[in-house]
Amino acid sequence: MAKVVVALGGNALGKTPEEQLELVKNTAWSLISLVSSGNQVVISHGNGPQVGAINLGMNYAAENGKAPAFPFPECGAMSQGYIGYHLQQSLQNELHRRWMNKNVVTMVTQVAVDPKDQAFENPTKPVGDFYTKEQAEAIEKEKGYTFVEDAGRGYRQVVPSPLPKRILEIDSINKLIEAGDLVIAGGGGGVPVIFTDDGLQGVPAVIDKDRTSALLADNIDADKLIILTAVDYVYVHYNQPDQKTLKKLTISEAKKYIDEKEFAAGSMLPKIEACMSFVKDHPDREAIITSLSGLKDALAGKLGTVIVDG
Ligand SMILES: Nc1ncnc2c1ncn2[C@@H]1O[C@H](COP(=O)(O)OP(=O)(O)O)[C@@H](O)[C@H]1O
Ligand SMILES: NC(=O)OP(=O)(O)O
Repeated sequence: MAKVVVALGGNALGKTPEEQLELVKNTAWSLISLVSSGNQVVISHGNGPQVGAINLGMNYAAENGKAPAFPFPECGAMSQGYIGYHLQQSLQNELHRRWMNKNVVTMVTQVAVDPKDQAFENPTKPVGDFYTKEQAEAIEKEKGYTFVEDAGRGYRQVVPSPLPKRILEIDSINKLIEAGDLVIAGGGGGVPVIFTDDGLQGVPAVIDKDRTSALLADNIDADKLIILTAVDYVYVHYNQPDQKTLKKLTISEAKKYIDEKEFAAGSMLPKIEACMSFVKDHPDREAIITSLSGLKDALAGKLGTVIVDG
């Protein structure tokens, strides 16, 4: 029996609750197929668009005196609940449809970060919707937010993205896996927290969920890490006329492409680095990057970029 961590990309989950539910329903079929073929599956997910939308809505309500201000970590926790709810429901429906009996549970997950992480000085994680250059500049002026161009798709607000150091609920996650439950954990990379004299405290940032997923996969000693996003493969010369598909990638090949700046920072680069960290010195491990709709074909070895040690 293989232990598999499947990470669903925030951008690949659509923009509205309706879109998200539809996309998650389709993915539930492949995820439950993975379970029914004897694998232990743990699911994580991103939250960039969702935490941005929640934060925007909460800020708007607060600015108009309609709701109290909600800090960013609380918005992150809400995004875990919102996406976890759709995943739980879709997975439970799919299990029910197949007459399979299994508990599905979302673990609100806190992830410890270093308060001195340089990322707090240099925001890189895109959140929320995409804007034109002009719109982004106007919001930057009005609100003081930072925007960057995101992989040719438009401008997005960026927030600090510190490295995940420790998954605080890992023991409970392991117990649930051992009990045979289908666990959703590390959503949105986990709510980033620091240790203070008064105990744990949330910090305004978004941890990259691919990095947290790699840490989670390592912590539970998974055999496979599957990162599902909006593209079927990783490419070199991405979006260029001479774009080339990468079907298999060793760590040393990946390092060369990173030096050649083939993978965009804030989108594909953290996925590649997460996969590299998971397979490094583990020839028995494998990481795959493919699309949400491509999971079935990727499991059959017909789609996706496979990253291995070497
Ligand atoms: N070299 C590359 N190969 C494939 N996709 C790339 C590459 N560089 C940047 N990208 C972009 O990265 C995106 C995946 O990152 P992102 O949208 O942040 O993921 P997520 O699905 O986790 O939210 C792809 O949809 C694509 O637009
Ligand atoms: N938290 C996070 O990495 O989200 P995305 O997958 O949406 O980028």
